[in-house]
Parts: sequence; C-alpha cells; structure tokens
Amino acid sequence: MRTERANESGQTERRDPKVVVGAAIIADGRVLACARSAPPEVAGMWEFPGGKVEPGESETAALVRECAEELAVRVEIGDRVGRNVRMAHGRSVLKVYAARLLHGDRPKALEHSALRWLSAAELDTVTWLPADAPIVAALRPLLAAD
Ligand SMILES: Nc1nc2c([nH]c(=O)n2[C@H]2C[C@H](O)[C@@H](COP(=O)(O)OP(=O)(O)OP(=O)(O)O)O2)c(=O)[nH]1
Repeated sequence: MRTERANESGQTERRDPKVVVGAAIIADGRVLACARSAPPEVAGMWEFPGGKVEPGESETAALVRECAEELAVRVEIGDRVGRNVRMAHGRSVLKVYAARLLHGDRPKALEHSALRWLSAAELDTVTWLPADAPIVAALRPLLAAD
C-alpha cells in the first residue's frame, strides 16, 4: 500500500506507509487491552500494545521491543490477526499479530493508564481506537477457541 502526493515540482511521489504493529497478547481465552494515556485526543481509548516499526527493524522485533518497553514482558509473536488497516489517510498501516507471554511474565502498565484482560464476550466493553475495529472482530473467534 502506498500513498501518492505531488512534490514541489508537481510530480507525483510514492511513499511507503509507516507501519504500526500491535500485539494481541492472548492468555486463557482473554486478550490484553491497554488504555492510552496520551495524547489527549485519544487518552482513555483502548489499543493493543505496540508502536511504529523503526527503520531497519522487523515487525516481530518491533513488537518484542514495544512489549518490553510498555509492559515489561517478554513475548512470542504468532500469526497475524485480521487485515492491514489503513490509518491517517493511508500514511500509516496497522498490523496486529497474536502473541503469548513467555516465562510467566505479567504485564505492568508502564505507559498505559490501565490494562484489562478481555474475554470474547467482553471485547465491546471498552472503546477501542477506531482503526482497531476490524482487528477486534477477527479476534472474537480466536478467543472463543483459545
Ligand atoms: N500501538 C497501537 N497503536 C495504534 C493502535 N490502533 C491505532 O490506531 N494506533 C495508532 C495510534 C498512534 O497514532 C499510532 C501508534 O503510535 P505510537 O505513538 O503508539 O507509536 P510509538 O510507540 O512508536 O511512539 P512514538 O514514535 O510516538 O514515540 O497508531 C493499536 O491498537 N496499537
């Protein structure tokens, strides 16, 4: 997926969208939902832990790094969940992967204002960031089967 825009000379440039990765950490039929603490426009809305993939970094490495930074946990990354979701008019794309906690680690809210483990039936009890809607829909059967 690419975005096109005209540069100063009026020529069309193509740019790859920035990739944001999220981890759907699943344990005992529940997924970890995290409440954003910032910026103010989205504070209190819920998301999957993760963030932007840095230049030269793999998506898996970015997820492992973000889970360590945000939650102080070690994770194993599994299959993709749901489809690529375009954000910011195509300037970025959200990709979510299933993940499992390793070594008995327990998430701590180092950067979020709250954490909740949600079952399939509880997925709609929080207000997700809008881009997460198709991912949450794809998660429901996975949780029910876990
Ligand atoms: N981590 C995460 N970001 C999401 C989700 N859904 C969604 O729309 N986003 C958006 C929110 C932000 O605009 C963007 C992620 O940016 P971020 O600020 O968390 O990224 P980052 O940790 O790399 O932070 P930074 O570069 O701003 O320091 O993606 C989601 O489920 N998880």
